[in-house]
Amino acid sequence: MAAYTEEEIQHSLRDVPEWSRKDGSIERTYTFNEYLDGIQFVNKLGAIAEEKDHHPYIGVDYGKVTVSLTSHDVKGLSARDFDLAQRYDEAYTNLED
Ligand SMILES: C[C@H](O)[C@H](O)[C@H]1CNC2=NC(N)=NC(=O)C2=N1
Repeated sequence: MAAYTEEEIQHSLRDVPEWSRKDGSIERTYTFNEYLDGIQFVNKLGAIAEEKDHHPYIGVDYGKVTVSLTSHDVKGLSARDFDLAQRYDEAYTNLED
């Protein structure tokens, strides 16, 4: 899978408006009322990463989980990053279920 062009990146970012471009990555911080709620969410992110065979950088702070996505194999952003970003946003939206 090839790295996305600038045009493809700009187009794909519209589908994940909460995510920001950070150099060769995209990033989003999810917020939580409790530290352990964030940790539980990290476990979900990990399970989805294994399912998709695409793995994020994850940073955990009090009430915050920051996710950064890039495609190491193509040294840039690819469809896999944007697919995973959408899955993660869905998982966050559905947390109450
Ligand atoms: C063999 C396996 O598909 C690769 O090593 C995968 C695993 N997860 C990965 N995750 C990310 N973010 N980038 C990769 O290039 C990558 N490669």
